[in-house]
Amino acid sequence: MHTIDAPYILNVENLGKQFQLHLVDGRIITPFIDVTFNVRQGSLFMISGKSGAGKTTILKCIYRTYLTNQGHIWYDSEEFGTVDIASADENIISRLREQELGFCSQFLKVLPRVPALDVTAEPLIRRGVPRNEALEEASRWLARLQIEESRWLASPLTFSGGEQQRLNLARAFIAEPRILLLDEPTASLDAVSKSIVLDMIGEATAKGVTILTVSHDIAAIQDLADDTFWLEV
Ligand SMILES: Nc1ncnc2c1ncn2[C@@H]1O[C@H](COP(=O)(O)OP(=O)(O)OP(=O)(O)O)[C@@H](O)[C@H]1O
Repeated sequence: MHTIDAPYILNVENLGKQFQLHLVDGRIITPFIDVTFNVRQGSLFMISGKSGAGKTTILKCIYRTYLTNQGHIWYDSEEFGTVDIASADENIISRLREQELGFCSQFLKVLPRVPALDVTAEPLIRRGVPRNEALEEASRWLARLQIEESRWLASPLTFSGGEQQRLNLARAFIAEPRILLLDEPTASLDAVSKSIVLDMIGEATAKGVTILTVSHDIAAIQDLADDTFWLEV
């Protein structure tokens, strides 16, 4: 509970999201409406709720993978001051993703034939870190997450589910974003990997990184979490 006096960095206000199923019958699905919560800088903020309640959708709205239908996502950006992610210009969103916002999915999405080491280093290279330095840092994260060195030059598309998840985590943490969105960070991990990831989460928040996470592994995450938001169906 080290963040009790920290300022709010994210204010989600009356957020609502609908999906229209164009390929089915055009029907509208409304996972949630009027979601409001505030997140303190440097905290671990957990979003819980039943399967299908819209937890991942909230993370994707904050990363602006999805546009929202209602409400605001006020973010206190280092570069731009207060920004409403729900309505900000695409250029601002691209810049925030490059410099301040990170998203770690449960699923791997990479180009074929790019080695794991390069995939991991890419967020740093995009930010202008020299390639050699970025690759060195990437090798440190892959080693920490116990990805065998013999696999570093292979495409992560050949990795097992757990290896892919660890690579996603390496790629997310290497960038040290101000806000890190973690979707089920421990879902396919064994006990050793899980404890490494929980340590990484604790270290990042201690350095001031704000982490929002969705997890069904309530026992593991809730002990560390500063706040939990329960999304009702
Ligand atoms: N791109 C999409 N198009 C249509 N419906 C979607 C889309 N993404 C999510 N949904 C629907 O929105 C609802 C919420 O999905 P979401 O993945 O956010 O739930 P969740 O709470 O994270 O679930 P789980 O705990 O099972 O991962 C679900 O009914 C889902 O089918």
